[in-house]
Amino acid sequence: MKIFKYPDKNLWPEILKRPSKDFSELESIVQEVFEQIKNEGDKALLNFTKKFDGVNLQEIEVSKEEIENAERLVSEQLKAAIQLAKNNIRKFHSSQAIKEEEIETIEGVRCWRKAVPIDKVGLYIPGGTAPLFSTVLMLGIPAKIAGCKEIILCTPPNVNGEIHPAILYTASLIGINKIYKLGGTQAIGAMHLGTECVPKVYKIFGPGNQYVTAAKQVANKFGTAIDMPAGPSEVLIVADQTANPAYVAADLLSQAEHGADSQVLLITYHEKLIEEVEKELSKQLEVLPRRDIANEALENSRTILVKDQEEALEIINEYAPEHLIVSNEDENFFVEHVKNAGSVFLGNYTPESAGDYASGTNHTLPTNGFAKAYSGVSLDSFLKKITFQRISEQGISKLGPAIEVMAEAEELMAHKNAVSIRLKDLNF
Ligand SMILES: NC(=O)c1ccc[n+]([C@@H]2O[C@H](COP(=O)([O-])OP(=O)(O)OC[C@H]3O[C@@H](n4cnc5c(N)ncnc54)[C@H](O)[C@@H]3O)[C@@H](O)[C@H]2O)c1
Ligand SMILES: N[C@H](CO)Cc1c[nH]c[nH+]1
Ligand SMILES: [Zn+2]
Repeated sequence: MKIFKYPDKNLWPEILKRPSKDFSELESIVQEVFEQIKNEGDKALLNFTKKFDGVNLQEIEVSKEEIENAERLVSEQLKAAIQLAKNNIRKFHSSQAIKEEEIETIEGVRCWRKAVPIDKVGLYIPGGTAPLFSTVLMLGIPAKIAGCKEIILCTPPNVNGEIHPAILYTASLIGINKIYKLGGTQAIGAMHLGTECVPKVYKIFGPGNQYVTAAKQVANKFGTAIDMPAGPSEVLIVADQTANPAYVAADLLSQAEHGADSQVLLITYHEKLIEEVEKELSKQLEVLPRRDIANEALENSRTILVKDQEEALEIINEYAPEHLIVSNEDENFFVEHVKNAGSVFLGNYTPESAGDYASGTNHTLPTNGFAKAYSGVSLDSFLKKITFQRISEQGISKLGPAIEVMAEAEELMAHKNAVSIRLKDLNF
């Protein structure tokens, strides 16, 4: 990790740059893929799967037999862990169902909102370099709680044209059976446009690499809703003398191993920690199976020595990390003042992996600075809120004159008349 000691504030933008590809380059690749899917449907999906995933698929949709077989291929130990995670994620997301009150804004004018599930949703489960079956829980559980009617799932096949059994098992466990062997841009294009085999959806969810994320952004530009840009994983750790260097290094590596384009940051005002963490990183890296990926990610990563926690906070809010870990004596300072972060992990015994798998919070989170404006996936992501209102005779007599004045001022006389006609009938 590159080390910066007390960098001048005008250097922050350069230091805090993400290692992402140029969006316009990605966008033109995506548009080409989408164009072919629009013209050739499933045929294009098969061609792109051959090109990008190196496999000649016979069928795009996963068969019933494949789903049934998967159950036998997952160990009882893993099934029990998935069940525990499922319970916690369900508990946390169910608690997000809040019924809003009906409000009387003025006498006779009643307004309320009703949450309605999005009928057709598409879930993307990453599988390029690791089979992220935990993402099935993170997206499928809130979709089910919300009551979405049609839930489809896309995930890339391996070179033998298979999907990892844990992905199939988890999907089936939560009642998702429409599964397609599609990854990357072609998966997002299929759910955005619809083909002979893959139904078009109203909203696309899920994390993925830069191709997946750019494809979701392009789909969004052309009319399909998305959860948020949830690209290459990142973590920022703010740590002082109370942090354990071995834990800090382990947490940094946990996100670095996701992909070469991941980025991890350590911010500290305790200079001694830097060397201790560096030592731990080298030690722990040695035994990691994905050390080459993690090593590359560490090249894009930074350690920044700052003067105090106020300066650390400024960097955090500027960077807007996907994950923020606080290993700091005065934890409350960050709890109170953090404005931009996807998900926050407090204390020495709260590894970020807990949120990735099993504590209950959602791991589909905004990256690349999008935490400045977006939240992570929650139950709300799968719902729309419709507003309702009912106005009584008394209500329109009270509200009507103000509407008439405003409509006239906007020079919209038909608007005014829709009120006047009623007020006249009421002899008002
Ligand atoms: N932000 C979040 O909430 C979150 C959560 C989990 C994972 N992630 C991220 O998801 C990503 C998973 O990435 P992955 O690659 O392992 O799996 P992936 O499923 O996202 O992507 C694999 C697909 O990428 C496509 N692809 C690969 N190289 C390509 C190229 N040169 N041109 C066009 N398409 C190409 C292929 O079609 C392949 O199927 C990681 O970056 C990880 O950090 C983010
Ligand atoms: N850390 C990822 C989100 O950036 C989620 C994940 C899934 N499995 C392991 N990790
Ligand atoms: Zn992770």
